[in-house]
Amino acid sequence: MTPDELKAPKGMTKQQQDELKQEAAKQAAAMVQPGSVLGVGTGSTVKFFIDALAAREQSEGLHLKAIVTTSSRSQKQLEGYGFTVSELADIGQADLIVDGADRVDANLDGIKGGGGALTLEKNVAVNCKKNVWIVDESKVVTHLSGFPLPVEVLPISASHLFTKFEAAGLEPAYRTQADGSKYITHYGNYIIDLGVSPLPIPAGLADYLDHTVGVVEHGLFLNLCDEVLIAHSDGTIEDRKR
Ligand SMILES: O=C[C@H](O)[C@H](O)[C@H](O)COP(=O)(O)O
Repeated sequence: MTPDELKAPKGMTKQQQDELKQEAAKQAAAMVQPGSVLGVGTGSTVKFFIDALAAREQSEGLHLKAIVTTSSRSQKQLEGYGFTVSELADIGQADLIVDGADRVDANLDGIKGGGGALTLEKNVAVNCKKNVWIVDESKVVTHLSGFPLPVEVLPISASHLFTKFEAAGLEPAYRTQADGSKYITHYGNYIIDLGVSPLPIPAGLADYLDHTVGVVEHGLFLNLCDEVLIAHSDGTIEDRKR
């Protein structure tokens, strides 16, 4: 499946979902402290966050010490608004990262990487003091389910890994681009999406993937998120903290 097919909203129209994403994004932009080091994630919800951040910058001047981001898409949007984007290697730790998620469960663990940015996202996430996710209510689940788990793999390992995942019952499928060719990540790798749902014991699966040769990174983000802003269709924003 392509990233767009993966992300098609369930139970609401795209416009309804976009309105919710926008509300969560605005609230997250209000959390950014002037003078801080900010991490900015990736995705359609983060796109609204960058718009809201730019509006704050324009109205009050945030004087951010540095901004790092997790994709060239977000970097381009930030630079379009006049922000300077630093490399992760050039900052110590970010004070806060605001990012989207594809699913978030009752423990604030999540699946990320629907847009293919999981590797840099996880690298930035582990180097931030506070991780905040912004989501609409359709992404909130009790147990991680309903969205394939992205696994970024080295091209030389891909076919062996595919067979291995198939044998393990993880229902692998290559991520594709609109023309049907394999999706290539920022780092030149492939993504294999694991369709098994719900995910069997996420911590066990994460451990297995962490120790599988050829796996670059996976989209299970466990014990990383500190706070989730959930936009509900009744107009409320729920703030869930770990
Ligand atoms: O690789 C992409 C990221 O993990 C995104 O943050 C995630 O897919 C959520 O994106 P969106 O806000 O577009 O649903």
